[in-house]
Amino acid sequence: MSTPEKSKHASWAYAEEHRAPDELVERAREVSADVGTDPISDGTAAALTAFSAACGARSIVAIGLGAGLAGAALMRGAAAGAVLTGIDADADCVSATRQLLGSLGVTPSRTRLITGKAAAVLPRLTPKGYDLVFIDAAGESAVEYVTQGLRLLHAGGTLILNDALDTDRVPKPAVREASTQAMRRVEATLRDDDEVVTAMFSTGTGLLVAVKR
Ligand SMILES: C[S@@+](CC[C@H](N)C(=O)[O-])C[C@H]1O[C@@H](n2cnc3c(N)ncnc32)[C@H](O)[C@@H]1O
Repeated sequence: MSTPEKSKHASWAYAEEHRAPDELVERAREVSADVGTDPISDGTAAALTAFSAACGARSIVAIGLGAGLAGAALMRGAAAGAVLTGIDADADCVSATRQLLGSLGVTPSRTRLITGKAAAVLPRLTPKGYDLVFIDAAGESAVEYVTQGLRLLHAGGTLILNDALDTDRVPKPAVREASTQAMRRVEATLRDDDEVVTAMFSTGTGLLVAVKR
């Protein structure tokens, strides 16, 4: 008989494979290896498409593009004519994302892809100008990016922080890595903030979702 831990892991793995095989996702994985970034999981991609559709997102910010899988997943669920503002410090990632979005049929007029460090770019974006902010470059900077992300959202907007469980380290009290501590701080801060409604999902390596009241 399987242990509860094994059953739980099997359920997580089953949920990750919920979506049918997808050519775009496969291509994004190959390009991710080429540009040297870790792509989001299949379950995370599916969740992003569903969240984007649920909020009828028309204006989206994605921080940390990699090969563009999250951007593509968000745009798949977004409202017709939605615009994606994407930020990545690496020009190769910006270029890979542009190509992936192009193959999805997202025209250049619907993207604003910026090569630069998030800390420098985020303060220049319009406050309360966006429906959805996705963060996937946080690490130790999680608190700063989440603060900026909430500034960019209008009331009712959705913030999604990827890797919110810091590759399964957040639940282990003995782990005191800077990135793990940062994710714990963000979770506690958002949970205690009356201005947002939050939920933590174990999808992928953890998705922390906060909806601004
Ligand atoms: C884990 S990858 C993102 C994966 C991607 N979201 C996807 O859909 O598969 C992290 C990305 O963040 C970018 N990055 C790291 N530090 C950054 C920073 N300070 N500002 C902007 N981008 C950064 C990296 O270049 C990399 O492309």
